[in-house]
Amino acid sequence: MDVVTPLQAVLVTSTRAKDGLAAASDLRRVMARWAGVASLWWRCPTERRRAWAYVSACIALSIVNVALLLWISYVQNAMQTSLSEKQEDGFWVAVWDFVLIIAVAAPLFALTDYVDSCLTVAWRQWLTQHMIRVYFSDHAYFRLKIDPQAIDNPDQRICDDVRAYTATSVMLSVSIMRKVLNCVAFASLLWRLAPQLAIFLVIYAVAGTWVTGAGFGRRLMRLTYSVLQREADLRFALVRVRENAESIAFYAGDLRESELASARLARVIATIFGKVRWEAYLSLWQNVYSYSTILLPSLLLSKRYFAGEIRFGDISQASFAFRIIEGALSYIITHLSDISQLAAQTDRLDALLAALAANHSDAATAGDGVRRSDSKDGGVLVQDLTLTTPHGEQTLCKGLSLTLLPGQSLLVVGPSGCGKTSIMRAVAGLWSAGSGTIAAPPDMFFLPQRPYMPLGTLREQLTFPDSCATTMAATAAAAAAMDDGDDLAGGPVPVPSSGAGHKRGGDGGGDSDSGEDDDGGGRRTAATAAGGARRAANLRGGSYRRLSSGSSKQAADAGVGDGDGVGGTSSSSAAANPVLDAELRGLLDAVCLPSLLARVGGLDAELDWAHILSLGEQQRVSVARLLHHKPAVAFLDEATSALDTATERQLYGRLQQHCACFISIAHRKQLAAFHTHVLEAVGDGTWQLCDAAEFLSTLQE
Ligand SMILES: Nc1ncnc2c1ncn2[C@@H]1O[C@H](COP(=O)(O)OP(=O)(O)OP(=O)(O)O)[C@@H](O)[C@H]1O
Repeated sequence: MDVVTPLQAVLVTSTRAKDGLAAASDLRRVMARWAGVASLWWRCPTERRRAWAYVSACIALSIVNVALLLWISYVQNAMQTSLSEKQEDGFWVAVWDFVLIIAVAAPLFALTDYVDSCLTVAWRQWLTQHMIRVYFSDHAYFRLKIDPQAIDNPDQRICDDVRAYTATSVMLSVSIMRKVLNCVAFASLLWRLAPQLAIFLVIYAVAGTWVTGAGFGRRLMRLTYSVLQREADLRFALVRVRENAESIAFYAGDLRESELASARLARVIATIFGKVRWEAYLSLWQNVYSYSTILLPSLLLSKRYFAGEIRFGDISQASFAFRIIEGALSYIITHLSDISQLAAQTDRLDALLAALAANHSDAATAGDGVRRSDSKDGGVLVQDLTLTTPHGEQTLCKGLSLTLLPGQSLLVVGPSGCGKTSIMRAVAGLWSAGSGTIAAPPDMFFLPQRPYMPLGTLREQLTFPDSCATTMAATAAAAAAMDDGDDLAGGPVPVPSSGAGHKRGGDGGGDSDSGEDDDGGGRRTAATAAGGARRAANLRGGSYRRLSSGSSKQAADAGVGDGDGVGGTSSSSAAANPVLDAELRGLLDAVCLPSLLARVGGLDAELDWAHILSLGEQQRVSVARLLHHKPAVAFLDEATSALDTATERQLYGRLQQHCACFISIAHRKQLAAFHTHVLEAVGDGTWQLCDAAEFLSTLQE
């Protein structure tokens, strides 16, 4: 539907590369962007203290390091002078001073490296977590995908670029800070010993930096940016092969895919060679620059030494100070590769953050297009909906109005590409280009065309997108209900039908209905209570679809999880929940997968589900998910298209029993028999709503 072809991806990449190059070449802008990305951590209210504590420790250790260097230069002076003037006592004093320096320096340098590493890791952790949070808020990952111009390879930016950005930033900024301190500490010493050396050094370093920046800076930044981007493109091509292995094998597309990967590799290597060539030129220039000054201190001070104005040790101390200051002033020249690497990473992260921020503001101003609100009665109300594709190329529906009350169900039919899924996207809030109003309950559940099988156990496939906290809440509610004497082991149980006309005709499709114990007095079973508890937990997070992004917080609130603040389900905690497991086993029976448990090795089995289950089995697992969540409104987008008619009928029978209100999209028009209404595309963005019985009778004519 919205897949970017490899060719498109290459074209998009190359166009974007030019934009990126132009931006990356502007050093001042890169500096501003670097500061913008870096300051996120330092401005974060909960992290500010930790960030500044690390920075303070780095500054304190740097000052001690510089003091140590200064001390070394004086001891060296004393030792050289004692040797040249044959003063044995002075020599031994200097030796003991050196021993003391080594004793202090060894732990100090180790501590300095340790603090630098801690700063890097802490910063990386926060920035990656921040990126993940923003990436998963307001379906940003989805919006970035449907807009191929938005950004390339966000995953590589979040993982690799953040890691490299924080590591290089700490390395460069700590080094630059130490170099500045070195300059301050040694400048007066050099000025006192050899003022002409100090003046020469400043002029030499400024000229050298200018030549390096103008000759190599921009070019290296561009090449580094291209290398990062092309490497990400290569990895993306290989990941796509892994994800679509079976389809490619069926098409026998091995050659085509390997050609594409090889072509991308060739682009990476060509760019790397270009970079290597320019790094070699840079290295040549750096060597000429550094070695030209190697004799300078001795040459300039020799006259004064032979005249007896200064001692031998003064020459070596001046040389030491000269080298330290020269190293500091020529830092940009000698570290241009690292700086260009950092500039490219900064550019990529800044672009991702900008795209995510744009997505956030789009989401916030979504009220400009189709307006969405919570429905009061738990049904779905669409008023005067005009919907277009995200960039307005097609109008998919014009002035559509319909009302679906709890207890009613709708089948959407029409030719391929007429906009059936798009209407569902609009109800879900994924698309909002157009006008009109949609009111729907927050408690909705969508089964898309292609079932998503997350990483994890079979239990997690069935409860997705439940977070750990939600599962625990459901367990607590179910356990409380069990204390009241309810028995859940019999399988799925119904949601209370909240509207007139809700059908309850069971079909005995493979599971026991013993769990259905609506006792006529409206008393709910334990599992229904569990579903209610899940919904309550979900509603706290906004909706089902918003639940996963809030999972870490909810897990923290519930006092579960691994304590690192990073979300994630816990199969072990879910495994210790016999109530839930009994419900899930019943659900597998209900969706005609009774043998799956034995086949895969139980609910704790963790397999590559998308590959070991057939599409029809995946669709049945998705329907089990829906029955587990018991939403107020369910949406099924060709969610049973891979099933045989008998199984499909059984599943729809289950849906009628357990789901108060559902909307299906299908090409099999006979499914109208399981719905109360039919919405049919009649062409040119016009839709016609009719009674399902009426629709079926026209079919039979
Ligand atoms: N991200 C997108 N950007 C632009 N156009 C899109 C995008 N996604 C889908 N479309 C277009 O919108 C139209 C409606 O798509 P939609 O997926 O709603 O069709 P559908 O009726 O569900 O089709 P099918 O029955 O084949 O699944 C199609 O012409 C499709 O090409």
